[in-house]
Amino acid sequence: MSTPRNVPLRRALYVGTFIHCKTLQELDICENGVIGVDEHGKIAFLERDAENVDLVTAAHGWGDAHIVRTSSSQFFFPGFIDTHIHASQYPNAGIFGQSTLLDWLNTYTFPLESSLANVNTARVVYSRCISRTLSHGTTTAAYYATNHVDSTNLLADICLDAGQRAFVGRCCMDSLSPDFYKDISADAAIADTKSTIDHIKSIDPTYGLISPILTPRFAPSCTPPLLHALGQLHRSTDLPIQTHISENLGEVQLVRKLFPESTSYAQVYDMYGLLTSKMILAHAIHLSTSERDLIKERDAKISHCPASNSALTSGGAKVRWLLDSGITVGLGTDVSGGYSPSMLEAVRQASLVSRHVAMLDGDAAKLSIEEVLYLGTRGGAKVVGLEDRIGGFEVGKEWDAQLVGLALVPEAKAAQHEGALCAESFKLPSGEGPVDIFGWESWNEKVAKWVYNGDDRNTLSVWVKGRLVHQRS
Ligand SMILES: O=c1[nH]c(=O)c2nc[nH]c2[nH]1
Repeated sequence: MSTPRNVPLRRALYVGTFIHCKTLQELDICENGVIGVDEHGKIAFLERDAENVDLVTAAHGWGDAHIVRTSSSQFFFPGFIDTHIHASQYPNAGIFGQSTLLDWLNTYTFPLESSLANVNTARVVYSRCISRTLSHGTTTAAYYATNHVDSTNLLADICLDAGQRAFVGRCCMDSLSPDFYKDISADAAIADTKSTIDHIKSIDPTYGLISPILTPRFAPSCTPPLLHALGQLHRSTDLPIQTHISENLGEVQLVRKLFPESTSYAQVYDMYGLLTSKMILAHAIHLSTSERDLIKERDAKISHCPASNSALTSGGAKVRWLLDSGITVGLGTDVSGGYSPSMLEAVRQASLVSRHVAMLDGDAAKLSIEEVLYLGTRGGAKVVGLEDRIGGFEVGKEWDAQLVGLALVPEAKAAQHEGALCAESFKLPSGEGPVDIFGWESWNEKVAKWVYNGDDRNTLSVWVKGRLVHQRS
């Protein structure tokens, strides 16, 4: 259930517990809060310790506002920002066998992506992908489509219709790709990319919700003329860019062979004017120190994709090492190298992968719950250049949020007072989600339980720019 786009927004008051990331290390937990969201979907005011909601409503003159309240086991949390997802690969989520990147592309990925030349196929795939990511609390996504203009434009239409904030990229690939799925020339790739930019401009002229994003697939699938032309297009449009970097050792070797004049993979993108503050680099596992420093110097951003990096046995990205250098990092599901469209799963895997990295590099590599949640929200907002608009709950930001509900075990309280309970009362209620709360947990502990055990059953409602875009029935 969601609110259609043509229905004007009403002012709304969100009442109860709000949790968001204050810093990389700290959650801000606000019980008894009230957030007022105006008819443009922006946070107009935020009151802490509001014992009496009526007084708040009266003080702001918001008596007509719609009210949404949390119960004692629920909280509002910022929507997740998926900084790297291939919407076109969604039907393959979970299918990768024993493959690694380069054979995975040929065996699983190119055949599927090429099938989206058919707009009807694309409609089914993209509609389902967007419904599913919204149901997992993804309010913003940086999407790769395919190289087909019509179906890429359709992805933008569907995102706008569903109300999901999105960056939509037509995938550029004029080299080392199969004949059945390849741009015929650099000029054709640029012309088609411009068609998608024009289309998105026509459906969302201010890029208020949907923005085009330049998408060279990765250096091995782009000729120098295409990379050069994309660099020029970036300079003339100032549009963001997304690509892959240093995901797999075979890929790194291939880049060395294809671009012998470059000193590194990162330098290939730099040489063509693509390594800028608007570039999102996915994976970044096998970077040298000088590449890391170059990325930092250019203020390019990194999308860490832990589930995919494990699934395709690509490697363990050294996120602490990246963060310590001052690079901005967000998280990506990387469907379908990543097996799940859930950003909560990406958050969880970022924590677990950091523990594997710590087993090799030392304890400092471990990421805390606060840190992985930061990467999935505020970090992601910075990666996509929207840190002034989304990622946390502050006045002036847009209401991109999810209502998270945990299952409060009713018998836990009763047991303290009444002793033994009959076995009947321990039946699991249906539809409450897998995170059980016994009533003694602090909010930090409840959040940790959600991160390690939660799924989409815990995401009860989702809003983007104030509009309800998903509600669990
Ligand atoms: O994880 C990945 N998914 C892809 O589709 C891709 N293409 C190039 N490199 C890639 N890596």
